[in-house]
Formats: sequence, C-alpha cells, structure tokens
Amino acid sequence: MAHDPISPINLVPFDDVQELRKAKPTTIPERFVRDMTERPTLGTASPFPDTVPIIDLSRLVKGNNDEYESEMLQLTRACEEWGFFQVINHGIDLSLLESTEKLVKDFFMLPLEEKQKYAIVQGAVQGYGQAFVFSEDQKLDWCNMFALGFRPHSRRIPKLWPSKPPKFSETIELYSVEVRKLCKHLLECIAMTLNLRADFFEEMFGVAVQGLRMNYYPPCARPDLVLGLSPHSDGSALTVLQQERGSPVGLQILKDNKWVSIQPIPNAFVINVGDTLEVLTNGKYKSIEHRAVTHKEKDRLSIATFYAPSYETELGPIPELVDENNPCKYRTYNHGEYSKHYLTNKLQGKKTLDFTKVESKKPT
Ligand SMILES: COC(=O)C(/C=C/C1=C(C)CCCC1(C)C)=C/O[C@H]1C=C(C)C(=O)O1
Ligand SMILES: O=C(O)CCC(=O)C(=O)O
Ligand SMILES: [Fe+2]
Repeated sequence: MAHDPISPINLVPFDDVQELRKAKPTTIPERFVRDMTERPTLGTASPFPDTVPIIDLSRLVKGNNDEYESEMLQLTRACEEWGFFQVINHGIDLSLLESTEKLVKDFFMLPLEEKQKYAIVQGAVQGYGQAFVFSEDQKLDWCNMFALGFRPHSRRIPKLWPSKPPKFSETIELYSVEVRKLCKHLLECIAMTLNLRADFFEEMFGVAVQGLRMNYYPPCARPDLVLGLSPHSDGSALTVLQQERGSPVGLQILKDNKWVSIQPIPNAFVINVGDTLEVLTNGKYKSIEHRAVTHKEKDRLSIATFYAPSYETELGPIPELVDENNPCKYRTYNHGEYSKHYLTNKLQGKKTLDFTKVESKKPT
C-alpha cells in the first residue's frame, strides 16, 4: 500500500484541544498563545466595502449567453483580484452536504480514545491530529484535525477510515465523488478564463490527488490570543471548503495586507486558488494567505478538499502565460517533490512557495 511520498515525518505529539477545553483551564497554555504580531484583532475590523466574489455556477451551466459571459467575467475577476470566491447553486445535493457535516461533527464528538484509533501515522499525512507540527517550540493551532486521502485509490489508508459514526465512510466517499466533479468543472471554467482548452488541467493533472481535511475549532476563552489555523496558502491547485451551517465567522484572508473575514453563505462552498495554480498561471492567479480565528462561545467546523495534480506531474508556468511582460517566475519541478516539501514544513504564510521560485540573478 502506498503512503504519501513523505517518509518519515517526525511530528511532535500534540495537545488535543477538545480535551484541553473540557479541563476548563483558567489560562490558555503557552503553546497556544501567539506572539503579539500574530494575534488576531477581533471585532475591530471595519466593515469591508468589497466582499469576496460570488459565482452562481448554474449560470455557467444553463444560463443564457449574457448570464454566462457575466459569470465568466466575475470568475476571472475572482481569480485575478481575490484568489478566493464563494460558489452558489453548485448542483451538489444539499442533503449530502448536511449529512457529511453532521457525521464529521459526530466524529469529532467521539471520545478521544476512539479518535486516537485513527491517529496520524508516521510516514503518512493522514489521520487524526495536528499535521505541520515539527518542533516543541512551535505554536499550536486551536483546532483538532482529521485528514484522509481519497484519490488516487492507492493513497488510501483503510485503517484510518473510521467505523464510527456509522455511515461516516460511505457518506464522505459520496461527498468526495461529488466534490471531485465540482473541482473538475471549476478547473474547466478557470482554463477558459485563461484562453486555454477546457480540458487543459484535466489532461495535465492525470489522476488528480484529492485529500480531505476536517477541521474542528472548539470555542476558546481567549480568542484574542490564539489562532484556529496558522496563516498559510494551500499547496493544492484548488481547494473547496465547506463551512458548517450556522458557523460563526472564522475564515480570514489576507487582502491588501489586511485580514478580511469571509462571511459564511449557507450551502455555498468557499473556493480558493492554491499554490499549484499560481505556478501554472505564472502568478496571474495567486494563492492567497488565509487563517482561521476562533470564537469565545461557539465552535466551528470546516471541511477542506484539496485537489492537486498527480505526484508524477512535472509542473511549471504554462508557456502561453509567459511573455516579456510577464517573464517566467517559477521553475519546473515535480509535483510529488513539492508536496513533500509542503507537508514537511510548518504552515508559514506563502513561504513554501519559495520552493518553486526561479532564483533571482545575483548582481555580478
Ligand atoms: C493547507 O493544507 C494543504 O494545503 C494540504 C495539502 C496537501 C496536499 C498537497 C500540498 C499536494 C497534493 C496532495 C495533498 C492534497 C496531500 C493539506 O494536506 C493535509 C494533510 C494533512 C495531514 C493535513 O492536515 O492537511
Ligand atoms: O477552517 C477554515 O475556514 C480554513 C481551513 C483551511 O484553510 C484549510 O484547511 O486549509
Ligand atoms: Fe487552507
């Protein structure tokens, strides 16, 4: 059975945030308290005049010409100016979204001993626990996570697929099939915004890698001191994020050097451009740094699907998107190598993308 191509990863044992919360500590343990510069400012952000674009996918599927054209323009703007957008009318059965959400929440509510049966295994990037923790002095996220690989099938680790709650595995399987179709469709539309053939990415990616990460953020008595998830850009080509119905605001993106909250829209998916798409488009569409903050009284659940080329794919800027006005900014590399680099470094803004950059010429 093939594990992800990362072996071994020396992850450091982590503190389970739900258990910590149950113990009701009067102070937040030091490992979670962020340095002043990293702490979130909560509730003080002035209402942002602009908001992340919303794409109505039904208009791209069955809209008239005008609707189609205006939605494609909106998608181009979303990718160029935001790197983030929300998709409504995506066609995925709402009952599937609800049941997935409920089962994932039920999983996190299981006793710790049960969840630990699926603890991250060394050498893999899947399981229950915090990935991306490599040293004792690294600050921890106020979050419990559970990650699973879906595609290709050879990446699955069956012993990490929980037997409880009942129907968990079959439901997330159905979910992954539907979200995969959505990723393919979105990438077709994105290819067209770049004047590429609709099947350009599909053909390049081979059997695309698809991973799922479920994030559970318990309430935190001092949300001003901690982060739910450290600032990062995603290593994928595209990420599809589902936020639990009724979730408090938690996701923030770095826009023009300010952290902007994304207001959850019921039944919508939040989509973001990942590092791989940034490289392929030679920086025309950029991955955006984002993070999650916590709430004093409310918990929050999110489900992220990472969609990326097969590990064998050789990647670099698409020649059609490189010219004298936009010279080549990234080198050509193997995507398996990038994944390894990404998954063996802590989340630190867009730092992992340095791996792909063309070395700047030193003055002679
Ligand atoms: C923010 O997290 C990610 O971007 C991420 C992406 C993982 C991947 C790549 C960088 C390249 C292609 C494969 C894959 C989708 C695995 C997170 O991965 C998971 C894995 C664990 C564990 C986790 O916490 O997130
Ligand atoms: O929970 C969120 O809103 C963000 C999740 C995320 O960015 C991730 O899993 O990569
Ligand atoms: Fe992310």
